[in-house]
This record gives sequence, structure tokens and C-alpha cells, in this order.
Amino acid sequence: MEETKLDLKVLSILEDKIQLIKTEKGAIYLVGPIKLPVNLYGETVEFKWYCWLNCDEVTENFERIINKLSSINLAEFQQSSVLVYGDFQYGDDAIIRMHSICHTGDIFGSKRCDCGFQLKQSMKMIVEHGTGALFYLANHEGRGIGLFSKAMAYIFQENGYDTVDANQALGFVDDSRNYRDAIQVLKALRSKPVTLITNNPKKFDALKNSGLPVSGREALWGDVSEYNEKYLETKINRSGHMRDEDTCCND
Ligand SMILES: Nc1nc2c(ncn2[C@@H]2O[C@H](COP(=O)(O)OP(=O)(O)OP(=O)(O)O)[C@@H](O)[C@H]2O)c(=O)[nH]1
Repeated sequence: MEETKLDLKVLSILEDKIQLIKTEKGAIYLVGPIKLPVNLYGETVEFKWYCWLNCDEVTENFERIINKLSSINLAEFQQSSVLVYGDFQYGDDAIIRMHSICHTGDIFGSKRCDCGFQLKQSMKMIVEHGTGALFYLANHEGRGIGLFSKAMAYIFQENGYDTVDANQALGFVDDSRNYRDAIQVLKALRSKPVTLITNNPKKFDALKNSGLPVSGREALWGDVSEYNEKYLETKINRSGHMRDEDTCCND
């Protein structure tokens, strides 16, 4: 197939905004920064946004990658992204969150989980801190089972299963997420220490084991209601989430 030649102007606009990150399996192409004014609790806050694409092909010739985009129907797949705030590259002390996508909680505001609250609250914490980043991990739906399976898991939960048993009833492990790509992107954006916002020790260990300097962890519990109380208890009792002082559960 003959390769379309991109207009030179088009290419020069994009070239400075794409970087290649080599991975074990191929490459991550990271595009950004892009100015993103965000409505955060009624205030307009300006973040810098980056998005990334995994690809088998490893090339510095970005024209080849750009040329492929229109034929691969990316809207059918998920791409992850990161919102950066402040002087993320050089700022001494940055706070980050690796947030797993939750269609129901983040988009619809479902109260069955605490995801929507954690998303907005962590953005607020990052802005208040002055430097940080929110990684939005789009291939993590349902702790890695995907949205359709999560819908089925919810039906099990309406029939007395907890979230762990519901995943397992469908033949999945409870949690199949990994943080490799996000960590690679983090390394490309910053090499100085970070504090991670999470209650999940697996996430914290993944970051620590990556070799990046990690200065600590901030807990994030909240928005407890009759709808998510059981879910939050299951996180602590079965998934190993850390119970902190301002704990999630009412006992
Ligand atoms: N399978 C399943 N996934 C869920 C359910 N509720 C939320 N999720 C997913 O769980 C993920 C969030 O994971 P959590 O265990 O809540 O939190 P975490 O990310 O492990 O830890 P924190 O950093 O402390 O928030 C998102 O991918 C959600 O889509 C559920 O009932 N069943």
C-alpha cells in the first residue's frame, strides 16, 4: 500500500508534541502537553494533558504512526492519559494518583463504589499540593475485567456475592491490573520523588518496585454511604486495602 505523505506543516505542528517511549513489547507514543482547563468544584484549573498509545512498531518516524491512525479505528479501543499540574518535571515534591477507569462511578456518578469521589478528590489534592499528576488508566475497568463483565459482576452482587467472589464467579481473578505503562510514562515525565494517593498496597508496591523514588503514600477514603459500605469493607477485608485513621467504614 502506498504511504500517504503528510503535509509538512501538519507534521511540524505535531512533531514536537510526540515522544517515543520504548517498552519491552514495543513502544508507547506519548502526545502532549495540551492545555486543559478543567472545571474542578466550580473553579477553572489549568492542567497539562498527555495521552498515550501502545504500538508494536518502534519508530522515531512519527509520520508512519500518524499515517496509521485513520485506519485503525482507535475509538473501538481504550487509550489512557495523564493530567499534569504545576512544575511536574522539576518540582521537588509531587503527588500522583493512578486512577483505574470506572465508567459507572467516574462518568455516571454511581454511589455503588467510591471511584467518582476518589477521581475528583485526588485532582483537588494535586492542585492543593501544587505539583502532581493524575493517571487515568483506561484498560483497568472492573479491576481489569472490562465493562461488560463488570455489569455481570454487578448482577452477582445484587444476588449476595461480594465484589471479589463476583469476579471469580465469572472466571476472572479478582484483580488483573498492572501499572507498567503508567510507570513508563511517569518515568518519561519525572525522575524526582513522588507521593502516591492510594489505599491499595499493590499499587504502592508496583510503583516502589519500578525503581522510581517514592516518598510516601496518602490515603483516600470518603463518600461512604449505604450504597458502597459493603464494597468498601470488602476492599479492606478481602482485597488488602489499607485501613487508615480516617477510615472508610463505620466500625
Ligand atoms: N469488578 C468490579 N470492579 C469494580 C467494582 N466497583 C469498582 N470497580 C473497579 O475497581 C477499580 C477501582 O479499584 P478499587 O479497588 O476501588 O480501588 P483501587 O484502585 O484498587 O485502590 P485505591 O487507589 O485505593 O482507589 C476500577 O477499575 C473500577 O472500575 C465492582 O463492584 N466490581
